[in-house]
Amino acid sequence: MSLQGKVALVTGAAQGLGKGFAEILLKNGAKVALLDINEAVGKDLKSAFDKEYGPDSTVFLKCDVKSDDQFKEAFEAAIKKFHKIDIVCNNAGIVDEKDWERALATNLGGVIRGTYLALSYMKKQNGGHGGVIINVASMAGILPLLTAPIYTATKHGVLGFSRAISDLSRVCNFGVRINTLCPSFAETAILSSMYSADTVKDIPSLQEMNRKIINTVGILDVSVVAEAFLQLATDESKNGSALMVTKKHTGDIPFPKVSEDLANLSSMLPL
Ligand SMILES: NC(=O)C1=CN([C@@H]2O[C@H](COP(=O)(O)OP(=O)(O)OC[C@H]3O[C@@H](n4cnc5c(N)ncnc54)[C@H](O)[C@@H]3O)[C@@H](O)[C@H]2O)C=CC1
Ligand SMILES: CC/C=C\C[C@H](O)[C@H](O)/C=C/C=C/C=C\C=C\C(=O)C/C=C\CCC(=O)O
Repeated sequence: MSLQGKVALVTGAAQGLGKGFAEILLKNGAKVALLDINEAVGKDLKSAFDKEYGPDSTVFLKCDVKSDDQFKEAFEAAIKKFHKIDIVCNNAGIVDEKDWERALATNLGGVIRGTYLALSYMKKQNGGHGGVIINVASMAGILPLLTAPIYTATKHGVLGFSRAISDLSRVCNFGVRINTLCPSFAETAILSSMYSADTVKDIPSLQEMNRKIINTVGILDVSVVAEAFLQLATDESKNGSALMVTKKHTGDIPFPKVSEDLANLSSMLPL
C-alpha cells in the first residue's frame, strides 16, 4: 500500500518512537495528525516538520489518551483538517510502577480507546473506507520484565487486546488491518525509567540487573523500529501480525489466527 495521500494519526508523537513513526510516514507522502499530552514539545516538532514537509502536512493536537473526550475531539479535529483517516498508531506509553492505575489507563486504556475510536471512523459497516491500526506493545508484552511488572502487564494487555480485536476485524470484515509492534529497548527518553522507576530506584541490585539486561540485548535505533512500523502499515499481507523487533532480527511472532484456534478448540480446552 502506498502512503502517498494517506492520512495518519499518531499518539505520543511529540518525541521518541512516535516522532520516528510520524517522520517515516511524512517521508513516504502521508499527512500526519500529531497527538500528544506535551503541548510544548509537540508544537516544536510541528514547527520543525513544517520546514521539512510544509505546514499542511501535519497538525498538532493536544490530547491525553486517558481522556475519552480529548481523544474523540482529536479524531474529529484530524478529520476536519484532513477529511479522512487511513492509519492510526496507538503509541503513547509511560513507565509508572508506583501509580499503576495511571500506567494502565495510559498504556492499555489509551490503546483500547484509540482502537475503538479508529474502528468507529474507519470500519466499512460505519461508512468508513477501511485502513490500518498499529498498536505499540513491547518485547515486555511477550516476555516478563521483572524490574517493571506493571509495565509488563500493560504491554501483555496491549498484545492480547490487539490480537483479539484484529481477529474480530478480520472475521467481521471491518476492512481494517490491526497489527502490533513489539520492540526491544530503543534509544528514547523512556529508557531512563530503567534506573528511576519506583521498583528499581532504591534497589541497586535491580538497577544492576537492568544494566545487564540492556548490555546483553542492546538498544535499537529509533530508525530501525520506524522501518518495522512502516512494514506493518504498508504491507497488506500483515493483518493480525505481531512484529518483534530486536537487535538480531525483525520478524512476525507465529501466533495462530482465530480460524486455526477455533478449528483446534477441542484440543486446546479441557472439554
Ligand atoms: N523506547 C523503548 O525502549 C520502547 C518503547 N516502547 C513503547 O513505545 C511507546 C513510545 O515510547 P517512547 O517513544 O520510547 O517514549 P517517550 O517517553 O520518548 O515518548 C512517549 C510520548 O508519549 C507521550 N505521552 C505520555 N503520556 C501520554 C498521554 N497520556 N497522552 C498522550 N501522550 C502521552 C509523551 O508526552 C511522549 O511524547 C510507548 O508505548 C512505549 O511503551 C516499546 C518498546 C521499546
Ligand atoms: C522500565 C522499562 C523501561 C523501558 C522499557 C522499554 O520501554 C521497553 O518497552 C521494554 C523492553 C523490554 C524488553 C525485554 C526483553 C528484550 C529481549 C530481547 O531483545 C532479545 C530477546 C530475544 C532475542 C530473540 C532474537 O532476537 O532472535
